[in-house]
Amino acid sequence: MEALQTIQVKLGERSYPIWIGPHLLQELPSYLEKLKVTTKQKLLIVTDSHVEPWYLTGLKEGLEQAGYFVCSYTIPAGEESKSLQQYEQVLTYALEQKLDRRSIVLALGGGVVGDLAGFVASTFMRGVGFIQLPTTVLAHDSSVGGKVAVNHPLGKNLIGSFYQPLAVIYDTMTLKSLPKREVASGLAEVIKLGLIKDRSFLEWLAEHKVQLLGLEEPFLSHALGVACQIKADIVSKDEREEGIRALLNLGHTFGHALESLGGYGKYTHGEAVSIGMVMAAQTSEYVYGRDDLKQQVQEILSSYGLPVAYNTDWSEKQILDKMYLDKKVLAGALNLVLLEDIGNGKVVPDVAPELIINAIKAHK
Ligand SMILES: NC(=O)c1ccc[n+]([C@@H]2O[C@H](COP(=O)([O-])OP(=O)(O)OC[C@H]3O[C@@H](n4cnc5c(N)ncnc54)[C@H](O)[C@@H]3O)[C@@H](O)[C@H]2O)c1
Ligand SMILES: O=C(O)C(=O)C[C@@H](O)[C@H](O)[C@H](O)COP(=O)(O)O
Ligand SMILES: [Zn+2]
Repeated sequence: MEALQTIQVKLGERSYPIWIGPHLLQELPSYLEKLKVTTKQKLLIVTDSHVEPWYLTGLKEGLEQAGYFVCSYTIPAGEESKSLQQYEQVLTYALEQKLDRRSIVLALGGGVVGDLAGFVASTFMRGVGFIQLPTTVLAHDSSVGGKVAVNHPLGKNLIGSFYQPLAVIYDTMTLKSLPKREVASGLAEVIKLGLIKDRSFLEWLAEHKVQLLGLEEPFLSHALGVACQIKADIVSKDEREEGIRALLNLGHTFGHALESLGGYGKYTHGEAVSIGMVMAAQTSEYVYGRDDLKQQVQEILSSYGLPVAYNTDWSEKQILDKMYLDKKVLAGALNLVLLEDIGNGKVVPDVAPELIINAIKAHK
């Protein structure tokens, strides 16, 4: 099960493969050949200060030996780098290195690098090719689907585009150097997929938490494969979030508000989404007249060591106000992803703010 898995994101002429397996970075030149990237095309690797010491030198050497011109830009690790300032700095570096319209951006890192480098690629000279080289568990989500963005001081992911990569090359060996907190954080988004779409996958996740938190094979590759397949299927049906894709936002309207209020340092993205999913489950109970959803959501997330309540003095109103910056807000109405049942997410229009306030209050 640790062998190479190939999943296809089917988007007509913008279709692309997700390759998942061990040691894929060592074979990057042969994957570039498959993608018809030639040595005439300059490569810009964007990475971060935690990932660089582990993987950059080896990757660069392999590519240079294969005849490529390679330059690299390292951003400071952390969500704060998903900023307009960093975006401009990477663009400046790309111009200084004389990249051109045929150059390729390689995003080597987690979601922060992927979102930032993808946004650079989508706008540099009106768009150049980019390839995702994910190195976090969470990046099963961020590297697939083409949402690329930076944050605005007022809120998360508010400046960006839909821009698909040429491929996702997911070397599972890179996950071995991830801190434990980041492993759990990434698994929050895997759990999300079970909650919105696949109850039996969720049950499998509940049974295998020890193996997954320990990054044990073949469990890890199975989980990443299923997660990438669910994401690819949703994106293939609704690339620009006009319908079903919004389900991938379960917990995010709450979570993004918490990340933003925390100055992008208090909670990781997965942790904020974890708390957000519990609040969404609580809201679901109010909306659907149920009393058994929140407990189930809370149980699986806590069993993975993820937070299920926030522990600051932010008022419910402060959180609610931030939620109104969400991109699902239309004509002033807050549209939320809720759970009609476990494994069955629904987008619910115009949820009453009082219900949301109560759900937030219940998780302080
Ligand atoms: N575009 C999308 O569809 C999408 C989906 C989900 C999340 N996101 C975004 O992704 C971001 C979160 O991604 P993330 O959790 O990967 O965060 P991240 O990129 O900040 O990585 C988490 C931490 O792990 C470090 N790291 C990364 N790979 C490592 C490795 N192999 N070994 C050691 N350390 C490593 C990073 O330096 C960082 O400190 C958020 O900005 C979120 O909004 C985007
Ligand atoms: O791919 C999607 O669609 C998602 O919503 C995946 C989310 O996990 C991810 O965090 C995404 O970046 C959120 O997007 P946004 O549109 O709410 O900014
Ligand atoms: Zn997310």
